[in-house]
Amino acid sequence: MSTSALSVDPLWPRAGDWPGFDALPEGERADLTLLGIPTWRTSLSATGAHATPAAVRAALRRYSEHAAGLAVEGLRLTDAGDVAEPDGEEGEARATTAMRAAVARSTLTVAVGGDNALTVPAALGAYDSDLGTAGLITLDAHHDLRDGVSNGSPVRRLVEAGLAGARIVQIGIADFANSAEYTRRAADLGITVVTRDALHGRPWEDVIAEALEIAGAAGGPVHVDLDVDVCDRSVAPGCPASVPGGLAAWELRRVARLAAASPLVWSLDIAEVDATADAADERTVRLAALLVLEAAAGVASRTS
Ligand SMILES: N=CN[C@@H](CCC(=O)O)C(=O)O
Repeated sequence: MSTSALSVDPLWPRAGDWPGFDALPEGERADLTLLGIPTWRTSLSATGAHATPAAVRAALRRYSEHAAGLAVEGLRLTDAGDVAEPDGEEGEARATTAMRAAVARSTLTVAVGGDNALTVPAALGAYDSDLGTAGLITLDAHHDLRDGVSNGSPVRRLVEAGLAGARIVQIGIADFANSAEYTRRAADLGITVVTRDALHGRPWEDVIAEALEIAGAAGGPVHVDLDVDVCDRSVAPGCPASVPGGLAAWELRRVARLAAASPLVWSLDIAEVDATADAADERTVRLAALLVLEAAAGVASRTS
């Protein structure tokens, strides 16, 4: 069933189709702004991730904004559209500017990729002049410390831009998906690594609280990179590098809500979903849409 064939029930309003960020009245703020940053050109695996922001917007229509005990329906949610051609130097500069503008007038900005290269402009735009005190939390099977410019290098590029390794936390790093050299690089940079195996049996509340303490230690803004390939391949078949044995969908949803509940977190990105390679039931894109809604629930919980 295509999303255009969804039933209409005035008592069950659907999520998505949010007013444009540009239409925000002067002097007013959004609670959450969605910004598409459809990077794809430097991906190590062939990807159609540039099709994902549109697919996520369509998938949002499958869901409501109702979450038990939280006033998500009362939030001001806006859509800043997509950054055109965000790859390359000029594209990244445009994406950084768009992100900066959204973050300046939103409690939380959610950048929807795109491959993981989007994390560079998304974080830099969010940090703006606070790079020296900023922090980063990644939910990712990979270190993303590779050389060069690709979806495998955003963390190294942010460190080279001035982000302190001591305020980076990488959660969900998977065995057999990284190399000894990049693991060493993470240690040398002072990055806190929480491997996939170390997560077993730990409550997510504790994991995220600890990560926020480290990433937010200097009082600057914390950007959260949700690379959906941290999830199990069965729930994220649309991510080229997801592996069997990854997180459950509910776990990444929990993380999105917990992270967005913290006032330290100004921005979040959703990366690596290739809408053109998803399962027929669109489960990866649907998960990405639910991550946007979980982030909204987190924002709602800041005041509930
Ligand atoms: N964030 C993803 N990083 C992966 C990308 C792999 C791929 O596209 O195949 C990595 O560096 O291995």
